[in-house]
Amino acid sequence: MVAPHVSSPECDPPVLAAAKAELRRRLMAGRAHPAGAAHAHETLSRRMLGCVRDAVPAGAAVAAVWPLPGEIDLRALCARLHDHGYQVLLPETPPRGQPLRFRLWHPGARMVPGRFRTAHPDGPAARPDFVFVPLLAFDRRGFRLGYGGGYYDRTLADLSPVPAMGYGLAAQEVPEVPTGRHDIPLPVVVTERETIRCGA
Ligand SMILES: Nc1nc2c(c(=O)[nH]1)N(C=O)[C@@H](CNc1ccc(C(=O)N[C@@H](CCC(=O)O)C(=O)O)cc1)CN2
Ligand SMILES: Nc1ncnc2c1ncn2[C@@H]1O[C@H](COP(=O)(O)OP(=O)(O)OP(=O)(O)O)[C@@H](O)[C@H]1O
Repeated sequence: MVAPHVSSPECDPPVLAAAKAELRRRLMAGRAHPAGAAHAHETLSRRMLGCVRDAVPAGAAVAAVWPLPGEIDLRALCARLHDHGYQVLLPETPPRGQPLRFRLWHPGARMVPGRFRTAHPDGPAARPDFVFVPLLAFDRRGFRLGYGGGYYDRTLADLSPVPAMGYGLAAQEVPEVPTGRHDIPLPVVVTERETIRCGA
């Protein structure tokens, strides 16, 4: 049996885990959508469509997410991607410690409730050619903070070298996301204001 104060090399050390948890709390508490949010979301969604069209041809499989409460809602983007001939994939959330699985979505697809209040389509599993990565916070180096499942780090490590792009509102930028050995920086983060080539 492992003593409770000994963290496994799989996990972030306690000080780092606490710093991430604190930032997570702060960002979730401050997530009320200010005036102009609808316009910012629409602008972001259009920019995201442009990013996909620049990166992969129609027919490619693009992974998005189905919104959790308080998050940016990508449902209109999913419909637009479908209309432009892309295959739209959404993640199914497996037990902690496993990478996400992606399933094919189409407008009107039946959504099945999953872990942590997520929902996924009941379509066939598929491998994405391009992945949009949700985040609570990001920095200019491309590091992100999510809900703490470690799902995207594991998924991107698994799918590497798939093109991946973080997306969020400019207000979600922080000077420095606390990071550990498993955190993989994103090459690009798109906001309603700019497309940030990280580390560039
Ligand atoms: N829309 C969306 N879907 C997604 C993600 C995401 O960030 N956004 N994920 C990104 O990895 C995966 C799900 N990851 C998650 C990991 C942990 C928790 C979680 O611990 N939730 C807590 C409470 C969080 C809160 O306070 O709201 C819980 O449900 O108890 C939720 C989602 C896959 N699907
Ligand atoms: N590839 C990996 N292999 C092993 N452990 C990992 C891996 N990626 C992340 N972890 C561990 O998972 C835990 C959660 O990671 P982290 O806090 O970075 O999640 P997150 O990026 O906020 O969540 P998510 O990706 O689900 O939105 C940490 O203890 C981290 O060290």
